[in-house]
Amino acid sequence: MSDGFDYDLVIIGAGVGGHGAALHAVSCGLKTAIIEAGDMGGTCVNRGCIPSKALLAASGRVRELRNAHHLKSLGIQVDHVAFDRQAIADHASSLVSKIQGDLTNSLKRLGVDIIRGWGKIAGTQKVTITSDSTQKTVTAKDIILSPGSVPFVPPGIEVDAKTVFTSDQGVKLESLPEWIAIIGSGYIGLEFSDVYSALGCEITMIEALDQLMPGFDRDIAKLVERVLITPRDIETKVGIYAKRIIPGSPVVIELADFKTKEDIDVIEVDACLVATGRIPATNNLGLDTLGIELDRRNYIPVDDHMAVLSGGEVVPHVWAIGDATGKMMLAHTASAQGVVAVENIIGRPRTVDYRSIPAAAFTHPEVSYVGLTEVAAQELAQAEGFEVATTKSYFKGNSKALAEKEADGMAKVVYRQDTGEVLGVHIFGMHASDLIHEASAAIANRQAVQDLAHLVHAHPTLSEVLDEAYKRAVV
Ligand SMILES: Cc1cc2nc3c(=O)[nH]c(=O)nc-3n(C[C@H](O)[C@H](O)[C@H](O)COP(=O)(O)OP(=O)(O)OC[C@H]3O[C@@H](n4cnc5c(N)ncnc54)[C@H](O)[C@@H]3O)c2cc1C
Ligand SMILES: NC(=O)c1ccc[n+]([C@@H]2O[C@H](COP(=O)([O-])OP(=O)(O)OC[C@H]3O[C@@H](n4cnc5c(N)ncnc54)[C@H](O)[C@@H]3O)[C@@H](O)[C@H]2O)c1
Repeated sequence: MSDGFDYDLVIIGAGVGGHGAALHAVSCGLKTAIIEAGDMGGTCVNRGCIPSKALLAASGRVRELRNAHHLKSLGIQVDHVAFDRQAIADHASSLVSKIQGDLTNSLKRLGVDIIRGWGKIAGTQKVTITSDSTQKTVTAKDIILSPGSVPFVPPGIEVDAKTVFTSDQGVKLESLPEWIAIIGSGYIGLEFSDVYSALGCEITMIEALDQLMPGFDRDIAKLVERVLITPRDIETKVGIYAKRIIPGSPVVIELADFKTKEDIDVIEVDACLVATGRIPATNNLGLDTLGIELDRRNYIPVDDHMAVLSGGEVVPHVWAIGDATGKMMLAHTASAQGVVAVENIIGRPRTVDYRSIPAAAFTHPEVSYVGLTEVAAQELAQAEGFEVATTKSYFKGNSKALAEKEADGMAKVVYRQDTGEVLGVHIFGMHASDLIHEASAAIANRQAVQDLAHLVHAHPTLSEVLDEAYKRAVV
């Protein structure tokens, strides 16, 4: 063990990626250290998944309890529903503290050395850690880089972190502006529009591309818009970008046509959430000491084994995982990549199967998917010479959804016409984030709709929505 090195493995960055890698490394018998310059747990725990899901949980209840029409249809009457913004914000921050503590303790309990400071590669199998005025160097047989990402703020947008802010501040729910502009209709825009609209804010959502939720399957995005955007207090501006945003009271937003760049309008709002994507946090990692160059979007180039590449060649003993690799910016992707990197380090070759990694937006109801959109499947089909087929089923035909009176929703299965292999599954509806895992397993095993149509699902359950979709594919 360690072969004269201080550690078998040193990990730079204690986000979910680094944490997942560290736990797996210890279980494989590697002497491991993890270096963190900021908050233990990184984005997901402190500024991402965890606080945002706490806000979604509380605001979702408010929405549900204020939906008198829905409750009445179930025979329930609720007279007055009030909420306390600060108490909701406190729920999010105490959950962050709890999960941050649990994550840190799990590392300590397993004997992972936690080193606080800025980690940097300092040559082959060597890392320096700088904290305040001290610097130390450790040696390691292998190094995993997991530095994560930070919000992307387009040029022209000034963030004052009070009236114009990113999700880093948004998750703190410091205020509930009467009118808020949300720039971007991706995951963050969608989830925060769910929170703010449930808590009574008026929203203007601005999306540069010519459709809302451009990353989602088209049929799903259209239905999501019909259910989550149109009936709510959300105005949308599509094909329009925020050319300039000046913080203050009011916040001034200059809008321009995304294609022609012509000025269109100026709006004044109480606050603005900038949700325009994230960029890798890959500066000052000492990559140059090993001749490693970032790709043109500043991600760390890796192969499917998570080995870092330089000029297309593997750099021995250096691995990278998580948002900084730009593969799929999700918490569970980061930790799965961490496990794969460790497996390769210990000589058990493994790759990441991105096709079978699910994703979800935790709106009310939820959106989830795994695999390819229909458009992406068509592109693959053209390249490889096969036909694509799709099938859909609806929550309004599902007994459990009808019992709940939550019948908005759809599942769509994208598959190969010739072999029946499932290429992608997209779900919008109640508990979509849980329902997707069956499809994820099917894609991981490259299963065909013909086989899946014979699985037996319990009745009455929401999972019968997928059962129905698979069956429809084979009739
Ligand atoms: C609002 C929001 C909601 C989200 N919700 C979800 C969700 O519901 N589900 C989901 O799957 N994903 C979600 N995500 C995405 C998820 O947070 C990220 O994919 C995940 O955090 C990536 O993990 P990581 O380990 O790659 O990086 P990070 O979590 O960013 O961690 C990197 C860590 O490395 C540290 N670091 C960087 N450089 C150095 C250095 N040189 N030395 C020492 N330390 C360093 C940083 O301080 C940081 O703590 C959300 C993101 C946001 C912003
Ligand atoms: N539930 C989850 O898993 C979850 C939740 C939140 C965030 N995340 C992760 O965080 C990452 C970042 O989320 P995000 O929503 O910021 O990014 P995103 O890439 O999902 O969406 C950004 C949107 O902003 C638009 N845009 C960019 N510049 C613009 C401008 N100047 N004016 C108007 N529109 C503009 C883009 O066209 C795009 O639709 C995501 O990639 C996701 O992986 C995941």
